[in-house]
Amino acid sequence: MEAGVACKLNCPTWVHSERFGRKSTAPIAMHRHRVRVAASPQFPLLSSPNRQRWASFEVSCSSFNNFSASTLETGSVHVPYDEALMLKNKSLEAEQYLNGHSIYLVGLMGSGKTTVGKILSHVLSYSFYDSDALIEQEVDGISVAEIFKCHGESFFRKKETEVLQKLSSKKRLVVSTGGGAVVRDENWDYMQKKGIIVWLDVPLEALAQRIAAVGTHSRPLLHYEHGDPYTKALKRLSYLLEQRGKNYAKANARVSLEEMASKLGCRDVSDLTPTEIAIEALDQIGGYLKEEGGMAIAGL
Ligand SMILES: Nc1ncnc2c1ncn2[C@@H]1O[C@H](COP(=O)(O)OP(=O)(O)OP(=O)(O)O)[C@@H](O)[C@H]1O
Ligand SMILES: O=C(O)C1=C[C@@H](O)[C@@H](O)[C@H](O)C1
Repeated sequence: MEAGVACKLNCPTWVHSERFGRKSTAPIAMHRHRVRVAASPQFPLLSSPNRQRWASFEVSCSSFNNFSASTLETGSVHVPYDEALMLKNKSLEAEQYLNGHSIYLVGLMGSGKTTVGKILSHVLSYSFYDSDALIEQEVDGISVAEIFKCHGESFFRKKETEVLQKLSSKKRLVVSTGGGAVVRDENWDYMQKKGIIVWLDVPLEALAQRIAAVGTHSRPLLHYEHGDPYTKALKRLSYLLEQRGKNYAKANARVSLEEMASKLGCRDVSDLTPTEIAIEALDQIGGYLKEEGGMAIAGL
């Protein structure tokens, strides 16, 4: 099932669903002054110049059902109106060069693959898949943490590869991959078959903060560490980045939150909204396809 496309003006919350944890108004004031947009039929502007305007849309996470997609989870995303307009304009540009190719988001746990992926799938009218959720579905609905505990990591990795293989025959998907999907060469072959791979590169401290905010319970690789959730996450993520950094760097496009923050004049990467990150992802994908990747992708 395609990600929901209904887009309407709505209440001033910013991202809301069971899995989209953050609610904040801090970054928004800054963006109100930064973003310049044109009106579009999808996001008609309200007339009052003093009120912050919002757009909201429904997003769904798909599951396999005899190889056709069905909905696993739905949620709604609320974004500042200006950002929504900019995102829409960027996606219209992106559609010309994407030509239906899927987008695979890679990055360490907590890097925002699911949050940003759902926004991208909505705006491109692509289907959204979360590979961890698909694995859970295939293993009797038990959680990733339970799969690690009962069957071990290598069983999980095998399932991960099977899921990516299934997805690889499809176009027009946004896939949030597991943090370790980049380690196996065969996974790259599947992701690259009809897709573009985008690395969400988020500083370790920001990742540890995000993970500490929701707890380490659902992330089995963090269970090896001791200490408070922030320390556990920071330690294990530093180790994982050392191990996997070169794999992430093989992605076709990279979205660096540090570079974005410096370009946009933000003091902290936590000021960057998921919508801004989605816009940057579309920009980076465009850059890749227009320059060196265009020829390779045309041959897919
Ligand atoms: N730009 C952002 N700023 C602040 N918090 C964010 C941002 N993007 C995502 N988050 C929060 O970080 C947490 C992790 O996000 P998300 O689940 O999207 O990451 P992920 O890469 O899919 O993680 P995993 O690989 O572990 O499933 C969530 O609580 C989410 O709300
Ligand atoms: O970084 C990793 O290896 C993992 C990340 C999660 O998305 C899950 O895929 C699992 O917890 C392993």
